[in-house]
Amino acid sequence: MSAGVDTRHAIASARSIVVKIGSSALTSVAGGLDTGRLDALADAIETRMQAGSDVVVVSSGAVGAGLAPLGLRRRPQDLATKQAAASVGQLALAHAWGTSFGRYQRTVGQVLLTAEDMARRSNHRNAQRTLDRLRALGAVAVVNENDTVATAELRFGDNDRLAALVAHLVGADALVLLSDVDGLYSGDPRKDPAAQFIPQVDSPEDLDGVIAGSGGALGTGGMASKLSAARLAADAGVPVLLAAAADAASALAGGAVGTTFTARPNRLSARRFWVRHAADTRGDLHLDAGAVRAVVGRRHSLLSAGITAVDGGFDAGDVVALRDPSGAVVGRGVVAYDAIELGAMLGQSTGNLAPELQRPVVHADDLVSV
Ligand SMILES: Nc1ncnc2c1ncn2[C@@H]1O[C@H](COP(=O)(O)OP(=O)(O)O)[C@@H](O)[C@H]1O
Ligand SMILES: N[C@@H](CCC(=O)OP(=O)(O)O)C(=O)O
Repeated sequence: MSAGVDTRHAIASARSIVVKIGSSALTSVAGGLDTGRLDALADAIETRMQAGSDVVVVSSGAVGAGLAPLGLRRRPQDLATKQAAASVGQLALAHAWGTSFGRYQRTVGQVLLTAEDMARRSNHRNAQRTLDRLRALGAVAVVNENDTVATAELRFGDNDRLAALVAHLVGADALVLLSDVDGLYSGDPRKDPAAQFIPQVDSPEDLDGVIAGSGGALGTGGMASKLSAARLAADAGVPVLLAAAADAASALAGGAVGTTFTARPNRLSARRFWVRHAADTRGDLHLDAGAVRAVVGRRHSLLSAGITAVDGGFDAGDVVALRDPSGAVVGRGVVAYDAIELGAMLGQSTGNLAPELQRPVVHADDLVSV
């Protein structure tokens, strides 16, 4: 069986699925929230739930749903107006999902998360417990970014990444990204009618030459954010299907629609996944060329001898970015010392340090290259 067929089968038989629906599939600038489309999506999701799968919905569309009630004619650019639109629109969005699933006597729970929640292990665990309990009680969780409190620096920026993190959080077996495009093309099909459809992506090489363009009038991340979310999910061992929201019924029933992304078989451990994708970095360690070769090339632990400078006020246990001599980020890792302690150890070989300072600065198990 080819990897693509395997992936399709894995998605069709997944016990637990995260279904993410983009703004472009739920809202329009002129018409706001399209409840007809929302009903069709709820029908497809309910059918899959009736067949025994647990589904978590990640729904965009708050900003789009809030434009018309506030008299706004286009998606705002500034954060405060976007947040105001999201606060109005989220109410309408959650209500619409509640009404739509209510046709099946299915209860809906709203879960609003920020990137910071994903980065803090305690918040992360609470979100996990809430989602798990909603599932156990037979309710469907409808997740969105908590737009009114997310700051510019902490924003997920788009819900594709949020959906991939939620898929990891709930231990999902599949992630389905539904948009206004029916899959991945070699270029943006809205701009290039000759763009070729790509039915399956098994490895990063399959993306060579693909131009991942920006989104539509209401979407945020465009195709680039979907590809990076697919990579994130693949790291967590979760296969991904990217399809059109209009094909939701077929996508959730294992039909031959959309583009599949094969998950890597040797998934990252939960800790390394968190280090690479979820945690915020609190500082930077600048490495010399030898240290870059050791940690990125040979997967060794990072020792103080290879660090030339530190930036930031991090504490021991925080995640920091590792930079090569040109300043490019080459990895991330959990640092074993705080910034002041480490500042005094720079460039020193381990044998010259006091015994309590001889453990690696970043242990190989806590280090990921990027
Ligand atoms: N290589 C590509 N393949 C498919 N679609 C692409 C590509 N590059 C850009 N796009 C555009 O990305 C859009 C989907 O992204 P976006 O508007 O952010 O959707 P959503 O709101 O569902 O997250 C599509 O409408 C499509 O025009
Ligand atoms: N959280 C916001 C923005 C999310 C967003 O636009 O993402 P997407 O349409 O998935 O690219 C909203 O609900 O409008």
